[in-house]
Amino acid sequence: MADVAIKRALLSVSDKSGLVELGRALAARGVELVSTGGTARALREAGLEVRDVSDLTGFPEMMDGRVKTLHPMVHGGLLAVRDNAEHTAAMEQHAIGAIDLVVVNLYPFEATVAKGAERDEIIENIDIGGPSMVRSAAKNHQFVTIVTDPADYPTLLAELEDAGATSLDFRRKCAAKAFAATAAYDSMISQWFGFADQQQLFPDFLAVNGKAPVTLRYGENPHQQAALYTPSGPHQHGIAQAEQLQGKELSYNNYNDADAALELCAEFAGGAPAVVIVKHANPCGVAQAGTLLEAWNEALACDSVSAFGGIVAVNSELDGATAEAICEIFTEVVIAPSVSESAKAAFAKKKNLRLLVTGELPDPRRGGLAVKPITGGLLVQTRDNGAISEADLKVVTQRQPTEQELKDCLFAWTVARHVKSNAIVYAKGGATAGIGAGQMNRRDSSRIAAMKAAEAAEKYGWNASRTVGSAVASDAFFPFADGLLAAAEAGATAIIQPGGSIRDEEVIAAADANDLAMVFTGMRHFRH
Ligand SMILES: NC(=O)c1ncn([C@@H]2O[C@H](COP(=O)(O)O)[C@@H](O)[C@H]2O)c1NC=O
Repeated sequence: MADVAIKRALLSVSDKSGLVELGRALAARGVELVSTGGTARALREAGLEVRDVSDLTGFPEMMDGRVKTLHPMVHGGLLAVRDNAEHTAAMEQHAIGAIDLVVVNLYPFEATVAKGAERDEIIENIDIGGPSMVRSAAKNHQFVTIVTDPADYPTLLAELEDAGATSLDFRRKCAAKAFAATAAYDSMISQWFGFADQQQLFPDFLAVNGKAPVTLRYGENPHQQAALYTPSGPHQHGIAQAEQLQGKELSYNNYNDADAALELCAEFAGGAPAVVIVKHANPCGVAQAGTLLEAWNEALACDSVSAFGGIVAVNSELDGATAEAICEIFTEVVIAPSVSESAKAAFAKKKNLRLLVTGELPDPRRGGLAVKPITGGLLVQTRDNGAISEADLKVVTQRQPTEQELKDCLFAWTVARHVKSNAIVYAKGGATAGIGAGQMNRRDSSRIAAMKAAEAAEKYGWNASRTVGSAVASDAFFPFADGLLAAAEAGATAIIQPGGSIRDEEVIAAADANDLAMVFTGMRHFRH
């Protein structure tokens, strides 16, 4: 299909940025401008000649603007196949003029929801006529140009400047963008109905939306391509929204690891200073202490080898002393709710280090859906936001845990839910002593965690490994006693686990035989 010259344009935009400049450039090319109420007003105020859409349709805009452009004089002009004799005859018979260019952006539905508007106002901001024109024009892109984004005005004008017409390639790209825009718009509306009316958790059609893609240098590996989309709707508060104060561009893996670090750190929001160090989406050191600096030292001691090149998240304002200490090892990303001036100064020396400020930490108990692609489908589940407290714990051994053991159990449990399964976490005095992640059996996770703790003891010259006298968390039940025995061998004195294995009796007996105190949570936290 040849290039299409633009003789008549229909402009109907809620976001009026760049409108007057565009109108002026089109008018200068002799394009007839047709517009809806507010858009026509803005163009006229700039001294441009505009035809009202009501003049074209023979109907006034009515019902609070619900019906303006929904008319055969508009949609006939947009949808007619120009080289189809029947279509052109119909145009002639009904005096329908062709519309060559549509410039539309939609009612600000998202912004209306975001400002906390009442239901009626939100409903009024569901655009009907706009998306209809967008879809008609995009369907008929062989003849019609559809522009839905003010950012595309310069390209449109450049096309007209170059060829006096738009190219099929440009019209196709615009059509694809237009359908994506209306799909995302409808998806936002559908999600709002879900949130507003507490409808089906798993709707018949899953609407996923995102906008403004940030193209990343590459994906998980250099041969993969990647982008970041930020979805619309409530609860959007996390790594994707964090402000980057310094450092290199974030990579795909940085985003993924930073997210894991932030999610775990958020468990300690409002609590004593906490530091989380993450590598490959698993924590390799977590601690809570009197100051962030102490917490950093404790977290680092858990597995200082893995911490190299790690992602660090803290739960409170990052101070200068902690920043200086973090700078002593190579760190990829640091995430904090806020950063002091002295900390900023310390990081300024590390030009590549990415420093992210999140503001308030996300609520770990928030709801929402988690989506995972599989071959031929999407697995969807509710977020793992389940939580237990001390009151939910059931002591199953002869020995009751001491107060300190209980504290360590709960700390280890908090960390374990953020470790890939099979997860085993040793903790003592508010710090992880050893973390075993992602093994195919629980005994190996238990042994790996103990091995890391033994390495730390050797490196720091401690008399004994920190697993001695520690509490151990297991993200799911011990199917056999072997994992628990490995923990006992490493010197652990308390165990926290969901329970529920058919061999619970055997596991409890092994705990009793080793004088361990064991509590059951009744809740499992697999993480894959
Ligand atoms: N009802 C209609 O026929 C209709 N036609 C266009 N609109 C929208 O009206 C807005 C522009 O209105 P105005 O030009 O009055 O500022 C645009 O966002 C456009 O998408 C409509 N509004 C809602 O459905």
